[in-house]
Amino acid sequence: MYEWVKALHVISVIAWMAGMMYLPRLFVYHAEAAAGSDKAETFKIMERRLYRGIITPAMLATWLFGLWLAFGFGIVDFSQGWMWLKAVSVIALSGVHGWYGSMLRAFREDRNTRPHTFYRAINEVPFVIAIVIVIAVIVKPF
Ligand code: HEM
Repeated sequence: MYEWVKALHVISVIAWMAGMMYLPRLFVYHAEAAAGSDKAETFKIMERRLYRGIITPAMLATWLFGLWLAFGFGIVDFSQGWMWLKAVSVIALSGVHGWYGSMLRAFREDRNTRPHTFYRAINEVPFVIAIVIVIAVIVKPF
């Protein structure tokens, strides 16, 4: 059972991360499109479907299966440092998720004032956090 929950956890992580890496790309192109144009309205639909249909459900599933792994089987040792590095990192990743949600709302209401270069710059943030998490859980450096 533990292996099945872990497999579902990793599958959810893949969906969450895929969406978290794609959404800022949409913001880059959206920021370049004129507000009110057909292009901008299409980006609004794509962003909403990606966020509501994939990213948020995948995040909830990641948390559900992750907490199930952590507390459901009694085999995780909370005295190990990597566990806490992972905990801080997943909270940060969830914070970025919420931050992206606020950007999505700004675009939806035609309030975005940030240039496309800003969205290019933040594009890699979820990937950097994911690298830290994977090294923490696989290498368990401390
Ligand atoms: C959202 C909250 C999360 C919680 C509560 C959580 C919790 C856990 C727990 C308890 C394990 C089992 C550890 C073990 O068997 O040694 C695990 C495994 C794993 N987690 Fe998470 N996790 C979360 C999010 C994430 C994220 C965001 C990623 C990647 C970006 C991730 C990647 C992994 C991987 C790759 C494994 C398998 C490690 C192995 O088999 O050795 N987790 N997670």
